[in-house]
This record gives sequence, C-alpha cells and structure tokens, in this order.
Amino acid sequence: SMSPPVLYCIAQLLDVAELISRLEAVMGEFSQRGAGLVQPVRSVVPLQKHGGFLGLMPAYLAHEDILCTKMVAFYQREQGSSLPTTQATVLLFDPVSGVVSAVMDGEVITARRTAAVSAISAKLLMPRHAEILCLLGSGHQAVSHYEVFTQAFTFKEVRVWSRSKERAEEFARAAGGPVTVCPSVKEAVEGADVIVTATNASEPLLFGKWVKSGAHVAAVGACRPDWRELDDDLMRDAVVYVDSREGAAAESGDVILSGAEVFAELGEMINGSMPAQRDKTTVFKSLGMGIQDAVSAKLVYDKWKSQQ
Ligand SMILES: NC(=O)C1=CN([C@@H]2O[C@H](COP(=O)(O)OP(=O)(O)OC[C@H]3O[C@@H](n4cnc5c(N)ncnc54)[C@H](O)[C@@H]3O)[C@@H](O)[C@H]2O)C=CC1
Ligand SMILES: O=C(O)C1=NCCCC1
Repeated sequence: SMSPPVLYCIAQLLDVAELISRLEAVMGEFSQRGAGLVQPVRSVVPLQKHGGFLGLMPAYLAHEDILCTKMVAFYQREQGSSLPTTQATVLLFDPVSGVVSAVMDGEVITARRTAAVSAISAKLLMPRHAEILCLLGSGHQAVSHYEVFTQAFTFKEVRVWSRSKERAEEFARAAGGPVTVCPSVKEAVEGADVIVTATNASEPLLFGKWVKSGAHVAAVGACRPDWRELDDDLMRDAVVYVDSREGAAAESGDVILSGAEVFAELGEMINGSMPAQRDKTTVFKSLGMGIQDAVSAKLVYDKWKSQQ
C-alpha cells in the first residue's frame, strides 16, 4: 500500500479568506447540533510528571465527508524555554475506506484557524470603528492573531505586552507594521477596543477594571478547567460567548471558576439564533475544536492535490 503524503510546509496552502468562510459555515452548523457533524469534546491525557497534556481532537463532517483528527501536545514551559508550548499533527482520512489520506503539520493549522475563529467573533462583537488592537502574549497565537486581524480589519494602533520585554520588542520588529510595546498589561489594554489574550498563564492577568466598556476580548489561552487569563469581574460583567458550550463547561477555568453565564456560542450568532451584543463588553472564550482543524486540513489537502 502507498504511504500517505506528509505535508509540512503548508503555510502557502491555507488561504485566510477561504478559511474564514469555511469556519463560519462549520461553526454555524455545529451550533445546530445536527446529526451530520460528529465532534466529541477533546479528550485530554494529563502528563503530570512533565507538566503537559495530550489532546485528541477527532471530527467527522458527514455533509462534506471529512474525517480528521488532530493530536496536540501542550506544556506549561519554564520562562525562557526554547521548546514550543504546543505541538500538533493532523491526520486526514478517506472516510469511505478509513485509509489515511495525509499527515500534516498542525502548527500552521492551529495558529491560523484559531486566529481566524477569533476574527469571526471580532467581526460580530468588536465596537464599530474599533481603532486599537491589543495583544497580550507574543508567541505563536499572538503572531497569527496579528496577521489575521490586521489583514481582516484596519486599526489605528496595535499594542503588544509580553512577560518578557525583549520578546515583545522582537514581536514588534518582526510584525509587518507599527506595533507599540507596552510595559504593563494595564497600560496595554487601557482604551483598547479589541484585546486578544494569547498566553499560557494559569492565573488571571486581564482584569475587568482595566477594560474599556464596550471592548471585545478574544480569550485564546487558559484551556484547562483550573487555568485563568481573565478575572471574575470581567467574566461576570461581560457578555460571554464560547466556541462550544460543552467544551467551555469541560475545559474553561475562566467560565467554570467565575461562575459566569455563557450567553451564546459563536455559531448561534452566525446562525442569527442569538444576538451579537456589540454595544456591550464582550468576551469570546475560545478553546479550539476538531471541526476547525478538519475544515482547515481539507482546504490544505485539496490545494495540495490541485498542484500535483
Ligand atoms: N483556543 C484555541 O483554539 C487554542 C489555544 N491555544 C492556547 O493559546 C495559548 C498560547 O499558545 P501559543 O501562542 O501557541 O504559545 P507560545 O508558547 O507560542 O506563546 C505563549 C505566550 O504566553 C506567554 N506566557 C506564558 N506563561 C505566561 C504567564 N504565566 N503569564 C503571562 N504570559 C505568559 C509567553 O511569554 C508567550 O508570549 C496557550 O495557552 C495555548 O494552550 C493554543 C492553540 C489553540
Ligand atoms: O485547539 C487547539 O488546538 C488547542 N487548544 C488548547 C490547547 C492547545 C491546543
């Protein structure tokens, strides 16, 4: 039997505009809870000895016949560690036979689809005429959110804060446009219209008292039930949206420990069954979903195939 292709340099194969449109469709379909879409909540295997986790993220999309799973290892690293926080591999299958059609690097898929989902949320929830984007963290997700958000929207100012000033300065140098490096979270977020939290923190670092009324927060980190990025005030005062209610109830420390009510899923807003409360302060709590990886992997595979 033939070995499946192993696709590693896939950045050119995953177009952001196409990805956003596929993600909008699949997130809407997910929130209808139809039988055509099968995606269990992520299985997470704790690696207590090593401060890490292995997440398994299978999904089957019957309408498009996409069968996929991502395997993602994520670790809380010591500051200054050269090892990545997140490492992922994606397997795409032929659902007719069960044969693996392709093995793919999950890094680009994870970075880009997460930022694209946040952009879908921001499009619906950020203040009209948003001018200031603030990124907390300067890692992979901060970079992909910078790229996707500055491609999708126009901001007058982009700010970054990171634990390490040097990393924040490096981020600003590498960015494709002007970025202001801020010395503290407070100074970074004050007056910001859109705030992306993309850190590996397990304690709150973004406090509601600093957040401008009406701002939109895309909260990407804190993916364990006892990890936080946002404080109770922010969670309770904001209208809270999630990617998946089941996912948030199982994995989001910010939701579980604050006791905040989840107002709606992103897909419910997309479907129009729940409103986008753009005038209020809003939080989109993102955990990541297998269906997002599945549509991404299919786009990559189809583009690769078309070039063979
Ligand atoms: N919602 C989703 O779909 C996804 C969420 N994630 C999560 O997003 C977060 C960021 O991931 P990557 O950018 O890939 O990681 P990364 O390692 O590239 O960057 C992590 C950033 O967090 C900062 N950081 C780490 N610990 C911190 C702390 N205690 N306080 C403040 N800053 C801290 C680091 O300095 C760095 O800037 C992780 O928590 C990861 O698990 C990752 C992939 C998808
Ligand atoms: O959706 C993902 O991919 C991840 N979510 C949170 C943990 C790291 C990977």
